[in-house]
Amino acid sequence: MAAVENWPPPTAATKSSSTSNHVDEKLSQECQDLLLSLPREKGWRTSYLYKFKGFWCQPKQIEAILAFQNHFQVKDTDAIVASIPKSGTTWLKALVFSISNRDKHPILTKCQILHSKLSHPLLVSNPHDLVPFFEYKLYANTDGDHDRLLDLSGLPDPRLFATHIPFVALQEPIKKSGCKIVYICRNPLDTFISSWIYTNKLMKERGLPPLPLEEAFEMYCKGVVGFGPFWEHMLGYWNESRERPKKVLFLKYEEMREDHEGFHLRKLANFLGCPFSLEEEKSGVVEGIAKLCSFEKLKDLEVNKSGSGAIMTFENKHLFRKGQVGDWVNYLSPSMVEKLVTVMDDKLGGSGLEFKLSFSY
Ligand SMILES: Nc1ncnc2c1ncn2[C@@H]1O[C@H](COP(=O)(O)OS(=O)(=O)O)[C@@H](OP(=O)(O)O)[C@H]1O
Repeated sequence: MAAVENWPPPTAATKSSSTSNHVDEKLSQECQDLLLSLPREKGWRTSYLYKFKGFWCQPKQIEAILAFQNHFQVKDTDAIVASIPKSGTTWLKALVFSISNRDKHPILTKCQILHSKLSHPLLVSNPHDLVPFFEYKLYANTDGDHDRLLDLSGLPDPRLFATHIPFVALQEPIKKSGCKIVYICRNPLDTFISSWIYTNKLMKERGLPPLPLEEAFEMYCKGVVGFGPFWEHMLGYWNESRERPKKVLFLKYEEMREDHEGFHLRKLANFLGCPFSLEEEKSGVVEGIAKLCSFEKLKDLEVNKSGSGAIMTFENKHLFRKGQVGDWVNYLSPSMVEKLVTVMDDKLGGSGLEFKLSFSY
């Protein structure tokens, strides 16, 4: 097993940034055999998405998920950030990291900011490097070779991980353990637009033609999107959060964007078992964390402007676009909105999971 500081292990995919993502990359025999048995549809960025354990997934991630499900040893003290892509994962990772590690990495409060020489990992690392994904980082690129697996047992507690895997498809030991899961959900219209724009930035980075909006939209409404259908993804974590609120904390991007009082940060800290003390409250730690993890702060950091590799080999800057609620209004036609709202009503109706959408054309 490789030591954790050496991840991701060097492979063809990590050594060369010229690997085309449209052409499916080298896969282990086990994964190739499995793919032959799975339903498939044209992918957004890869040739195909495969329906694996009930969700749509790229081949490379299926290979990584197989390794993750076979080898990951969960601990009760672990915390996992979960989401469907483009829902605010990067932001939630930054918040979870800074809240959970504030004893090791103190937060600069307003009065310290001018004078202190204290630094913070978030100022020099992308949140995805601090809270790694199982399927994109920790178990990626092993090509089915067990010697390339990382030994995660030596990581200090609480170990922080992330995944886009739907709740139903997580392995039983994770579901049964005391580990905590924080899920972030975003309204599907903004999530769709964010995904489509991100996909096309990656296509451009690879010199590939863009995916037309209409084509992506039809796929999204059919549920064919990475880790989708989106409604099943949301409902899996939503239902679990209602049945076991100590296991899954369900957050909404829009509500967090509107929260200027730090209500969600306190909720998150309580859930993670490290509530803010009175002293921390008084000295402005909650505001310090909100500021450190804000869109404006993270987007402007050098690591996030010119760095790469936080997600696969892509440029980090693509992870920070507008960070707005309601940007979909600039892209979707009235008939598209009507169609997607109908899908949402149909699939989410009666679940208690709702999104406030205010719009006028
Ligand atoms: N700190 C912070 N605060 C608020 N919003 C933020 C933040 N960081 C990233 N973003 C916005 O989140 C969108 C990217 O979603 P994800 O982070 O889930 O992407 S990923 O799945 O991890 O690739 C993407 O949304 P859009 O701007 O609408 O495309 C990012 O701009």
